[in-house]
Amino acid sequence: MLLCRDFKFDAAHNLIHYHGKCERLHGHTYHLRVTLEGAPDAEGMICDFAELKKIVGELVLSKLDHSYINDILPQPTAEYISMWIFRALDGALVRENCRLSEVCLWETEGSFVVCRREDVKDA
Ligand SMILES: Nc1nc2c(c(=O)[nH]1)N=C([C@H](O)[C@H](O)COP(=O)(O)OP(=O)(O)OP(=O)(O)O)CN2
Ligand SMILES: [Zn+2]
Repeated sequence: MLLCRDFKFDAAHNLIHYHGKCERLHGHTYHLRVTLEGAPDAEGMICDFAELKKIVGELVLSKLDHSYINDILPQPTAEYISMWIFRALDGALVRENCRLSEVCLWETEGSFVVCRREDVKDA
């Protein structure tokens, strides 16, 4: 079974080696979906939604929200940002009954990436 929770954060970035408007400094309201895979525990939960919110807040949103993402990632494409988020969350979401499955990141309303374990070599 899959369990998902959605989040939003605002951040600025500019793409390097990119010949188009996105080489200039600009911002997005990113939409993030964190998905866990597992089975309900004795209390009937894959993971408490409140606990997931706390972990994502501490490990991801506190660093990315209202940031200049190039300070963290030199080439902050949606692909690289989603890989960074997967790595940041993976260790904190290991449970007997579940683990991180995927990170989806929308940069604009219709443009998004999906990062899975196989996309992140050292996860
Ligand atoms: N594969 C990727 N392509 C692009 C990325 C990315 O992260 N991965 N990022 C950008 C830009 O940062 C930004 O997302 C702008 O993209 P664009 O599609 O041009 O934005 P809009 O949808 O707002 O375009 P309009 O045509 O102005 O509506 C670019 N590509
Ligand atoms: Zn952009």
